[in-house]
Amino acid sequence: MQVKGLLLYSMSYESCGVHDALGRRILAPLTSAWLGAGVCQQQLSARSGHPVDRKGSRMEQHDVMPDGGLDATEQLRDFASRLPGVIFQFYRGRDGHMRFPYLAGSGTELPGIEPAKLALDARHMLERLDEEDYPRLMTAIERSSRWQIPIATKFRLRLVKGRSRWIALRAQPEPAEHGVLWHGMMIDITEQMVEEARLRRLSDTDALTGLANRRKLIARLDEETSMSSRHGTPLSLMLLDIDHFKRVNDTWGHLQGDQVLVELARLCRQLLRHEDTMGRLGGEEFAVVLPLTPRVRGYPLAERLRQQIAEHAFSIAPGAVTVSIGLAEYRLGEPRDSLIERADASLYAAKRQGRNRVVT
Ligand SMILES: Nc1nc2c(ncn2[C@@H]2O[C@H](COP(=O)(O)OP(=O)(O)OP(=O)(O)O)[C@@H](O)[C@H]2O)c(=O)[nH]1
Repeated sequence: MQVKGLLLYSMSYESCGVHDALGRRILAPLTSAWLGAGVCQQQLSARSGHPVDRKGSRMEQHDVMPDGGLDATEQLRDFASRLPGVIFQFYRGRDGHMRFPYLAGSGTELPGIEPAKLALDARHMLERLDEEDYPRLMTAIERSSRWQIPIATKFRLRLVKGRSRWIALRAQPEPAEHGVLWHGMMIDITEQMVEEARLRRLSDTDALTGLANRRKLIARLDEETSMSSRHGTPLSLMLLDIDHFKRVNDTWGHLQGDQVLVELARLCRQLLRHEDTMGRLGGEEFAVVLPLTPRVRGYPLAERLRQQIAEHAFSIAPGAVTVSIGLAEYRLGEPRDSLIERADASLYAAKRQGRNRVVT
């Protein structure tokens, strides 16, 4: 994959008397944003098609610089081909046909997508978009076309062997003959997206057990209560607390106590469905959000968890670790905190009634 970095371009094109569409639409925004090579141009030469004006007429490659001549054109062509990203024109006709009349930059050498083909038909690239991202990009194009507003979006582009890269796209539309012409740029942001995902995972995860942390769990609960309110679907919340955990720590040591927390998380995850979310609220207290689960179905599940935990040895001894569980079913429209309070009251009741039990 060659779409690499962001096009760096700083142009004094105005001082060079540039007034063409490409200069105004692509180069002007870049001038304020990035510093670069200090090149000035009136029209870019293309390796895969040629820049077009709003009538779709090809722009010729001459009069590049007041004092430049063809050498400057060559320099500019070379410069454009080395850009660590892509600058482009994208055209959509009223009949819906889309194409890239102009593409330049190192990223145009996408394996399997020939720039010359894209100059005739943009579908060669669009059909490589990730399924989730395709409708989003089409909506962005439609909205930009209708309201003449810039496009700022990102999408995943599938490469050979199933690999895909994240691409950020910015483009400015202008009415053109029989359609709309965009002037824009694309840049590979895969590394940045991977790093963002890593940081998001870190901020959502309990470091010891790998479960969702309190923040993530509450966010998940908010999502599910809102889904439940909207669609009238059942939802249950389980609060689970290890009994006499202080004794476990005191008897087998804090490190062994940590190990119990890790093993308990693993054991529960094995017993829960993929759509259930288990989180560690803190200390030895856990919560499980059970979507599409009424209390009558949540109860046997909680009972099974309790039983399996009581039978598990936890590298200590079977029966050394037990849990108390409070279960509550969401009442349509009730605030999230009220659901938590009811589950907590059940948990407290389970503790009071002797521990190692489920109360709803
Ligand atoms: N090993 C370990 N212990 C923890 C951690 N977080 C909290 N604890 C311990 O968990 C214990 C909780 O004690 P209590 O709140 O008295 O509750 P309990 O002993 O479980 O008693 P009940 O909940 O009433 O059954 C304390 O000793 C804490 O030090 C942790 O991350 N690792």
